Amino acid sequence: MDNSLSTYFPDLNQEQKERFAALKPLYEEWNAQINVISRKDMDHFYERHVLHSLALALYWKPKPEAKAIDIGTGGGFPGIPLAILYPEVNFLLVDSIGKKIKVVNEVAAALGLKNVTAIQERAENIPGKFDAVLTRAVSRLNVLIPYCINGKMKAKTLWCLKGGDLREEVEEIDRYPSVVYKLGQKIPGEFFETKQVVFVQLG
Ligand SMILES: C[S@@+](CC[C@H](N)C(=O)[O-])C[C@H]1O[C@@H](n2cnc3c(N)ncnc32)[C@H](O)[C@@H]1O
Repeated sequence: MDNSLSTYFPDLNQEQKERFAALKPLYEEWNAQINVISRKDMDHFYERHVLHSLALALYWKPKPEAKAIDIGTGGGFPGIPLAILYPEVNFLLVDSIGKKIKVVNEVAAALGLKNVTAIQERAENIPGKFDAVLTRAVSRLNVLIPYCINGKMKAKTLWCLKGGDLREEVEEIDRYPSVVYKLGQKIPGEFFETKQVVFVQLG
């Protein structure tokens, strides 16, 4: 396992360490068949995918048994690393592309992650109540928020990993009076500097 994981998350137990260590070879194996991670990113797998995903956990501290949904999970990010970190939280990982979901299901099964369900579906068609919606690199806030509150889904909070200048995006969501935009600052630390977490309290 990449040493930087232990630096940022020193309390990982043995099972978590083993699962994180197993991730890279699993993705290398699956990526050779179905491309879910760019080949050049594979050289920086732990920094660019695992640690970036876990940046959400610097802020999102779910209760055990909480229900979370990762919209547009692609190959399983941020959902898979967060499901390893929070084994008592239930994760539904959703993507509209079936072959990506196949990789997610295979990786979750190989790791023995009982708290992960992955399905091919569009976010706007998912029913149910969720404590947290999680996303990395999916859509603008004014696209994501209606998925969470206007459709079949009812979610309490939205947590997005985003890059770039967020000011325009945040202005766009002012028209949702029940939305409270909380933060979008850069995350301190060697591996987290290029990503920002946006937290939206819904409803
Ligand atoms: C840029 S990729 C990011 C994948 C992953 N979150 C990551 O960070 O590696 C965006 C993903 O969102 C999915 N997506 C976009 N809109 C979606 C929607 N409305 N419902 C489900 N999946 C969606 C796409 O299929 C794609 O896999």
